[in-house]
Amino acid sequence: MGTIERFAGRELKAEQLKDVDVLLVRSITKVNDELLSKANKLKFVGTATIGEDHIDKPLLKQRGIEFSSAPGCNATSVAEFVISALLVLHDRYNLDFINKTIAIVGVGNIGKRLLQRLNTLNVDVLLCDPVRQDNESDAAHFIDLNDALARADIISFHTPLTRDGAHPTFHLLNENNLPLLKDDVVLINSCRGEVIDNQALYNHIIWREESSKPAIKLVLDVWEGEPNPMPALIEKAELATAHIAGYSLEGKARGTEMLYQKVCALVAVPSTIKLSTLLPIADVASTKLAQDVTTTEELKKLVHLVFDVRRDDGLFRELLNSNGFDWLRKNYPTRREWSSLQVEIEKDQQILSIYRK
Ligand SMILES: NC(=O)c1ccc[n+]([C@@H]2O[C@H](COP(=O)([O-])OP(=O)(O)OC[C@H]3O[C@@H](n4cnc5c(N)ncnc54)[C@H](O)[C@@H]3O)[C@@H](O)[C@H]2O)c1
Ligand SMILES: O=C(O)[C@H](O)[C@H](O)COP(=O)(O)O
Repeated sequence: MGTIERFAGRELKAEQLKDVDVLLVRSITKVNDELLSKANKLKFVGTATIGEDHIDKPLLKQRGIEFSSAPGCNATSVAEFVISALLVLHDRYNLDFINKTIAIVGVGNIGKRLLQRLNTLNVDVLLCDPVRQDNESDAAHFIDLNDALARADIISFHTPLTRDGAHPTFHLLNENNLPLLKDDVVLINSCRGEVIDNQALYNHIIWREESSKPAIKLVLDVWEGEPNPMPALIEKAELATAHIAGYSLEGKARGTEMLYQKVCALVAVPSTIKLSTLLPIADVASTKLAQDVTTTEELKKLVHLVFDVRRDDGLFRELLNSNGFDWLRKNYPTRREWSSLQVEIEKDQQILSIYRK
């Protein structure tokens, strides 16, 4: 299809895009006026990610450059990250998320996939998505953010990072609404760091400590100021990871495949490589259970057989002082999705559906 040149994502310079036809990036490359100032031939920009906040889309449109992201590519990976984290809290505090009320803020690709899994487990769920709520044809029942913050035992953020429009998400959780959170709340952010005002969150945590209030159980995968997150906030997190919620092998491969298809169409070359032929068999590819999974404890064993987020939390804390954020992401150990594990159950087959989706 052409010549491929590779560049470090955070260091790409305008002059390196001279005479380039296609630019493929991930979330750490800011595609803006400055970067494209010498891109004289650019026809297509693709990002193998769900998030698009690093791309100046109006600029691409104005310059007639085609654009594609990879919607939904790693949505399953993020939903499974959240459930793995909740099961760690079950281990540490006997906190059974199945009996709690969970608010999903942002009910798009990821939020829906999380909802689907929680519905299967009969968990009470509150949905907050003012963008969808504005669309009168949307049948889902939504509540507003303040209501969700006040009512939920567990809150998980899955919005894009936006700074304008009717419902911007920059600092959606901030010093004004943090006090609405329940005393023993679990707070999860795996969308974009800037969706939560990190300094305000830290101040709120300290205020809780000083007022002898229960600590927030914090699960943070994304941070303001990446790749240099606030060390003091990391210390306060139950689980801290380096923006890897979407880093399943399947999620990364799907994103790449989506861009491959787009580039093939752009240069009119048939796309012959199929994702299914590239994914290796998982290290643990099958297991047989004597009986159906009926308790959270049993669910935990099965889910953590595929992915236990403690592995990544441990690596993150160990490597952070030596500029480990980007290193860890670049050298991320293989992680598979639940669908890589075939589960056989002797009796009732019904529960299987949650492991195969
Ligand atoms: N940590 C990771 O590794 C990782 C991986 C994938 C995606 N992400 C992030 O997660 C985000 C969500 O991904 P997605 O695929 O579900 O996106 P999506 O666009 O499918 O869904 C986002 C949803 O958020 C809603 N939303 C927008 N503004 C809102 C607001 N103010 N309040 C509540 N809801 C609002 C939208 O209406 C939409 O339904 C991405 O934009 C990306 O930034 C992070
Ligand atoms: O938006 C996304 O898809 C995710 O945040 C993605 O996993 C980010 O990974 P990166 O592009 O930084 O490698």
